[in-house]
Parts: sequence; structure tokens; C-alpha cells
Amino acid sequence: MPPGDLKSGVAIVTVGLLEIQGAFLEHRVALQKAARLLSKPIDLHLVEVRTAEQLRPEMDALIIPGGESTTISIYLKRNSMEEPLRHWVQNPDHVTWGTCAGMILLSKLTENQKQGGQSSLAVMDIDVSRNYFGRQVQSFEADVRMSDSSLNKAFKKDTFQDTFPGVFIRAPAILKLLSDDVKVLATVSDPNTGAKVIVAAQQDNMISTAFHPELTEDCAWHVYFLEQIVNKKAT
Ligand SMILES: NC(=O)CC[C@H](N)C(=O)O
Repeated sequence: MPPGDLKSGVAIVTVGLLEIQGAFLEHRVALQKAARLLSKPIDLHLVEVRTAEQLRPEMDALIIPGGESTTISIYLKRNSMEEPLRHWVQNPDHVTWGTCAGMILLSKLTENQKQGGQSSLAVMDIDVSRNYFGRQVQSFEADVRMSDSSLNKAFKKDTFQDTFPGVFIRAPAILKLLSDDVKVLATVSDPNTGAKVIVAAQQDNMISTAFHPELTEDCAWHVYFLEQIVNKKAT
């Protein structure tokens, strides 16, 4: 851990929230709550990110919230933030978590890109369908099933079971993993077809969830995110 990173033995953790549009306030509340559930206390600092200058290299992590990926993407382009953001996310010292629209922005492939449309940060090896669950089912709640036993540790601290309620709002889904570097974190049974679909994945320092963990009481996903940061700082 670099000097100056400790305040009375407590790790300082700085998390940025991309506060352009969408559900970022709920993430702030969930992060504060999750910080109190960690096994070791941290000194959590939450900072807004709306400009390229605010993407400070010393910031530990970033949340790209759910909202409307097209709106966020247009904002990033207009404000020359796309490249600085891609660069920041690709720094292995940083942890990034994209929820819903955030997942779409991180993905290397979406159906829109295939048609030569909207571009994204294109950093995570996943092929995503933007509105996988259809327009008529705009929002639903379903049990999400954890795929990775290493998650259990984080989830036990709150109300862990191997399923938990997930809120899906015009949610995307991962159609395909584009490399072996991506691990599946969770799946859901599609309410329309019953098919098992991937709704959470991780590739090194990038996490994507198709649902909105900031909208459910259980803040275990935020605990998991903060633990990734703490572990990275400790190595
Ligand atoms: N809740 C969400 O973030 C919805 C994302 C939406 N499907 C999009 O294309 O941006």
C-alpha cells in the first residue's frame, strides 16, 4: 500500500460515480451502507465524475450507473470523455463496475455496433443485447443465481443465499463471452422463455451487472465491489 494511503491504519478508498444520467444517487447510498459491512473498516470517499479532468488517476474505482446508454454515450462523445474514460478503465490499478447501461457501455459488442451505430468504451470481452428482455416487459424482479462460489464470502456478510432478488429495468443480457478472461458471476432464468441467461460477469478489474443492485435492500454486490478495491490496494 503506498504511503499516505493509510489514516490510522484505515485504507482510504475513493470511488467515482459517473454522474451524467441515471441511478447514481442510489449507488452512493448503497456504497455507504456496504462500507459498514466490510470486515475491515475503510475511509470511503465518493466523488462525482462529469468531466475528463475528474477522472483522476489516484481514484481507485468507478461506477458507471444504469440509465440510458445512448444518452450517456452521446454525452461522453460531446465532452471528449470517451477516450480518457477508456484509458482510465484499462489501467489495471482501477476497478470499474458497470450496471445495466454501464454494462452496455463497457461491452465490446452490442447489436447496435454490428449495425454500425452507437459506439461504446469497448473494453470488456462480452457480446451484449441492449434490451434483451423486450420492451413490453419493461421492468421485472427475478431471482438471480450466483455462479461463482468465491462470491459467497462477500454475500454471506449480508443476507447471502445462492439466489437474491434482482431488479431488471429494460435490462441487457450477455449473449456471449468473447474470451476466457471473462467469468460468469450470475445468471437469471428469462421470464419470457425460461432460458438461463448471463446477467453478471467479471474480467480482471471490470465488473458488469445487467440488473440494478443499488435498487434492492441487499447491498452485497456493493460489498463485493468494495472488497475488490481493498484487495487490489493491499497487493
Ligand atoms: N436500466 C438501464 O440502464 C437500461 C439500459 C437500456 N437498455 C439502454 O439501452 O441503455
